[in-house]
Amino acid sequence: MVWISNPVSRLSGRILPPGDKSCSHRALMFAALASGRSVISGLLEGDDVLRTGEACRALGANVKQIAPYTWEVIGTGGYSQPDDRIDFGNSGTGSRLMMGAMAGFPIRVDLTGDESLRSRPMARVLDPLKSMGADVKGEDPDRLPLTLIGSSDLQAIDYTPPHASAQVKSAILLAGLNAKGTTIVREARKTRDHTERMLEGFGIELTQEAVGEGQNISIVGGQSLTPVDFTVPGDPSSAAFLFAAGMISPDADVTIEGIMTNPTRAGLLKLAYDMAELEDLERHTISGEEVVTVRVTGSGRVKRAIPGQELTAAMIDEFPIYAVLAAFAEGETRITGAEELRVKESDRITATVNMLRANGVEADELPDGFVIQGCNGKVPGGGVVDTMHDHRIAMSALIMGTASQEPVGVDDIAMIATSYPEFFQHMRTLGADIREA
Ligand SMILES: O=C(O)C1=C[C@@H](OP(=O)(O)O)[C@@H](O)[C@H](O)C1
Ligand SMILES: C=C(OP(=O)(O)O)C(=O)O
Repeated sequence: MVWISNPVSRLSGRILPPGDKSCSHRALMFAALASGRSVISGLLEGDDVLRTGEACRALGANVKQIAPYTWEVIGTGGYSQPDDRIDFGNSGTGSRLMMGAMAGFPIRVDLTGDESLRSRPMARVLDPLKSMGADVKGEDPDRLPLTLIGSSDLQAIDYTPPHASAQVKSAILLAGLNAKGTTIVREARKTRDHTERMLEGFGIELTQEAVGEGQNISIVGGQSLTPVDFTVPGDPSSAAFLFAAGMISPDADVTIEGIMTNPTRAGLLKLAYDMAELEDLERHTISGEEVVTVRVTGSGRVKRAIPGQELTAAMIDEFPIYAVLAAFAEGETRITGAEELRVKESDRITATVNMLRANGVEADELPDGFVIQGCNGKVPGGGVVDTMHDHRIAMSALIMGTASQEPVGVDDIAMIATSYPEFFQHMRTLGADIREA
């Protein structure tokens, strides 16, 4: 079913983006590991997170919604044998982190996901878990479906992940919680640090030592989590679609409230201040994270700004919408060092380049990035984008259509509900014209 985003002359309004997806997953998982009652407010109620909630329920926790966006979790202090196979849907974060968390319990769990998740690499998490003492059975040791066999006799590990991946780091730290000895993860470049921050919030002691642009994290096994009440800060990855829409609009007055500014996440927001008219209105703290309210005004002129390698991890999920901004800017944008984009919900290098090409923008793939020729405000549009069932490609294309010369279509919108179920409502509030063709 094709959906079309028609160009509009003005976008205005004030939006509170949904709760952060990474924090929402972790809040449920950690609360389920604690003994007792946690209340999570501002939870993202996207499909990815709801599946993590179902997985926690299957593993023995009592998980229920007690008000809109507010969930109660009664954890049992560990995970117990589920009756059925656990299906993580589209979610890399849910599946990979839960594998790590499950590995330290004597349970045997069949795991699967949707077609996209079944095509994503899992050995990056399973190999270190196996060397800690977990076992894995399956046709392909690098792909779901598979069976994870946990152990109450896990051994700590000292591990340097070969990829910049918060999911790998987190899975090992969560396994380390139930391993004998001190688990150390050495990151060459620091990735999003929600696991570290939130584990501390749940009463876990860990140490973080900065090493160059990276860090070493150590966690002593055998610690227990304490239940907490946690409010999820606003998702900078969802907010990026809103501020990008304001940045390319010919007449914008868009305010986005409560965007988490955690430096391991705010790569695109940091660049955006150099690319367009963004003004900070207010800052406060939610659950230990600073959040900012940002107002975007202007007439759609986007200046080119190229992220250094130090920002790659901090905007890894924002490259598709960043590519849209680069298409509206002037001159060439060349991105390298972002090979992880190839193993997301789609191959986001191919999907992003195809999205732009289908709409008259000159773009080329690189093995680890892309090159885009900016259109100086005049993106032709007029194409239908193959979203490759990727939520972030679908939202990026629809945002592009709000300010291109001709409408932009997408072949599918269903996946948007995995991370941002309120996207259409929020875009309509701002004045976008997105409809079924
Ligand atoms: O830990 C997390 O919450 C996430 C880590 C990132 O994945 P990688 O660890 O594969 O880079 C990111 O792309 C994903 O959306 C969420
Ligand atoms: C990569 C993403 O998520 P995940 O890895 O959790 O599927 C994303 O939301 O862009």
